[in-house]
Amino acid sequence: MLSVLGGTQRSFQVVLFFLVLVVFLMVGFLHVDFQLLTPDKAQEPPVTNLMFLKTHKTASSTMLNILYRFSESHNLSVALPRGSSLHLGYPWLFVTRYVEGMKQDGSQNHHFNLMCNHLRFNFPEVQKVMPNDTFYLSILRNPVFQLESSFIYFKDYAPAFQGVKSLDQFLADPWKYYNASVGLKNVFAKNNMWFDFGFDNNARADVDYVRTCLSEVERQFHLVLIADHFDESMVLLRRRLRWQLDDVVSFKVNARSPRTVSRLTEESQERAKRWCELDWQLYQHFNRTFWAQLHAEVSPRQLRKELEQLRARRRELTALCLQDPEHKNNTQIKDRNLLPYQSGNAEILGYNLRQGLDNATLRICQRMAMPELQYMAHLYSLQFPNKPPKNIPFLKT
Ligand SMILES: Nc1ncnc2c1ncn2[C@@H]1O[C@H](COP(=O)(O)OS(=O)(=O)O)[C@@H](OP(=O)(O)O)[C@H]1O
Repeated sequence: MLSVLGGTQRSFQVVLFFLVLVVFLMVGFLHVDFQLLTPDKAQEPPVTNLMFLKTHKTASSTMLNILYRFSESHNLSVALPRGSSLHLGYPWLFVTRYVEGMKQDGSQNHHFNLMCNHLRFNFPEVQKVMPNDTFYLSILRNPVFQLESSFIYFKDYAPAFQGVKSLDQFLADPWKYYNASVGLKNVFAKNNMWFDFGFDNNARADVDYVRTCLSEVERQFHLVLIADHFDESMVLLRRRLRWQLDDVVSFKVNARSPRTVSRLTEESQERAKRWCELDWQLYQHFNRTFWAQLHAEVSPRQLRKELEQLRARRRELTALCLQDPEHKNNTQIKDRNLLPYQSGNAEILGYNLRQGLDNATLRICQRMAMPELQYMAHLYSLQFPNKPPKNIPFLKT
């Protein structure tokens, strides 16, 4: 009798062992996402306290549009530029008095959930404005393309770019045109992303210095996205913030017409990496950590699925909202509220909405296509109805 019972027990153990083995093999084979098997994380509320360091020429206006829409749909309060200002003190290091609603002594009249306009990062001052549990986020772009975009956009503004015909020409002999001591207008011409993070864009790229700065960014920021992989960035962001799909679906804003994009020679691309060595190191480091985090968070199969969902929803909203999926230039855009600001030699594009949209759809579509300055002015008037509205000079004429 005992030996029969022992045999049954052994058989049961063997069956159990094989069952467990089959489950593990299936999980591995089908790339089942472990995150989906752990419901706790998904059940936590979405992140609503968020600081986005808006770096330049890095798809940051598209990110801003996402954040502004989230703030409206969740009734959140944004730390906006004070008075008539259009940014938070850039290129000066951020201090709290640049924010509307902060008192001179650094205390607040308001509670803020989001901060996302251009500023030069200064962690202790930002912390005075934002709650303790704030999620710190930023975005980087391959410095070669970031510099090319910056060159065209800030062509008339940065002294280093004014007297030169092309970026190829500039990169062939940058010190001929670039003078670090002419003031902060030249920050767009060298290591601009490094500068935005609060560091010295003219510093030498010594190993120890770079390592110290990168560790500082690692400590201060929960996530750094990569503009060159924008959709993958949205997949990771949505998961980290526990947001809905529609919260991270966007139309590309602040893009240039293809005729104002110039293709750099191979040689110039290499020169750009050397000229912006600090940005190059910053980008390489966070590009690596971005992919490591994404792969740790989501299986390849699940990533493909979520990318397809994101793109399908964008196609749906494009068909619903836009007269034509193609971007439009300034002369083609009919609604002045959707006209993007133009700068330098860049032709910045925007959208026309479809006619006859019902009110609720129109509201959604307008916000998705609204350029940064108009959206900021809109939020400012909502948050500070008793203050004079923001004046956007180029919309006056
Ligand atoms: N979704 C998405 N994916 C990839 N790239 C995108 C996206 N949205 C905007 N962009 C590109 O970002 C450039 C504009 O960057 P910013 O909005 O940060 O510029 S600004 O500093 O606020 O003026 C600008 O780059 P260039 O066209 O090369 O100038 C945009 O085309």
